[in-house]
Amino acid sequence: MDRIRIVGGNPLNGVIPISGAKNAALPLMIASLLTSDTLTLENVPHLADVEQLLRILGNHGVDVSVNGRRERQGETYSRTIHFTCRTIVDTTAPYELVSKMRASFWVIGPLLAREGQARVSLPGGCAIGTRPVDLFIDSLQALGATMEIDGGYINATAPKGGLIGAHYTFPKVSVGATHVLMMAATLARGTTVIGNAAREPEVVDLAACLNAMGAKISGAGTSTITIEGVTSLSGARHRVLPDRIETGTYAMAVAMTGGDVILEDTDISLLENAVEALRRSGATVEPVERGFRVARNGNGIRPVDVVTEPYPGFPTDLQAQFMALMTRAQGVSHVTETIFENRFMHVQELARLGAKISLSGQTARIEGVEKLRGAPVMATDLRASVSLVIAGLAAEGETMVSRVYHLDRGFERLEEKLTRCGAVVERIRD
Ligand SMILES: CC(=O)N[C@H]1[C@@H](OP(=O)(O)OP(=O)(O)OC[C@H]2O[C@@H](n3ccc(=O)[nH]c3=O)[C@H](O)[C@@H]2O)O[C@H](CO)[C@@H](O)[C@@H]1O
Ligand SMILES: C=C(OP(=O)(O)O)C(=O)O
Repeated sequence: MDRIRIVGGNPLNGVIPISGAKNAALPLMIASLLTSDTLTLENVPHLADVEQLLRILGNHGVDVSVNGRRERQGETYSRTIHFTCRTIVDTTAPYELVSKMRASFWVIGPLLAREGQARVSLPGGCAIGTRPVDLFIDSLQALGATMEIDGGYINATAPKGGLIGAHYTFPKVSVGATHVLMMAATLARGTTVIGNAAREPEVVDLAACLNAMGAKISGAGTSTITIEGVTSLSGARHRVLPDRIETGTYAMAVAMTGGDVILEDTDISLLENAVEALRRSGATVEPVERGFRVARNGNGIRPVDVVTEPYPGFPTDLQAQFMALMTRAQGVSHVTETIFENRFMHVQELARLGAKISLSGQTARIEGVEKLRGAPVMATDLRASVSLVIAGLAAEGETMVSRVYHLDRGFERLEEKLTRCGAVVERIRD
């Protein structure tokens, strides 16, 4: 298993190109199941999760062709991929595939809408929480589907003649369930109105792509989404939006180490809440052409309290990274996690580097320390692992991060991007 070795202490200076968003690319790829025409996605990041989803889609009959010419994007390479699903050859998503990546459960929406049936393995929990699927079950039932649990699988069946549009209000905001209901409703008979919908930029991106495919969706980005069902969808070409979590992660790394970096091919408006928290911590964040600049001079890091919330609130996917930043603040800060019940696995690893963090329920109290010291640490999940990288970049001496496969799920060419800005980071292939 690969490890990442970091020797901390260098400020970051230069340009970091931001990749396409993992969390937009995954539902967009799944949308290819809704049409027999070709869906072309540009700016698809090269990540373990994307590769895994390509295998899963292949199992359902999606023919994938990756452009031989890779699209150069600054120093990174994102790909243009064509997806064609002439016919769905298998409506079962087996445990072996779904258990490797939660978002693969989302195929349930398109399979049900296009084929009238799906048998999809329940995904199970993960390191950050239990991650139930009750909202998917309830909302698809609202469109007339029969949903039965059998042997660890959900057997979903649409009524004769297909899904039927309905009004459904989520009792709790869910990004994944909003994606799935929106996809399923595109091919339902009549109009669907989704209340308390997730407002994340990735939902807006999916709606834009579905509309380019001929869907009739309005209101994405607000909490009420209206979908007028159509009889079929066609192919389209769509560019995956920039990864706001990758953007915020590098912005926090710069705020942590000091230095001056341009984050390129991204958009500050995708993460206003996190940018506000960074500014309050003392970092300079300003828009520039094609992205934004983050800088911090010799002045220290100010403590800032944050509470994670659905978009447009502070993202849970940046919670661990922000906590890493706060470990060196000049004072006490609090980070409260309201989305996932167990998203504090990084706390004990940050403590190994000398951080002073205590937990009380869903709130972490972080007492900033003057220095962190390098140590061996273990990645526990995707965002927790990158928080250890951020801390390692500012720690004295060597930090060795093991279980790097978590990092590879969501950060394209991390070592390369950081090294080009002056960091000492290398991958050790074991
Ligand atoms: C691949 C992807 O895009 N993943 C993101 C997506 O995950 P994902 O879509 O899985 O997260 P959700 O928005 O669904 O989860 C929000 C909350 O709703 C709960 N819930 C969800 C579904 C359900 O049926 N019942 C239920 O109770 C979850 O346990 C959680 O407490 O949004 C999360 C919240 O922004 C992000 O952290 C993940 O990075
Ligand atoms: C939690 C994440 O992903 P997933 O929903 O696939 O676990 C994430 O991207 O931070």
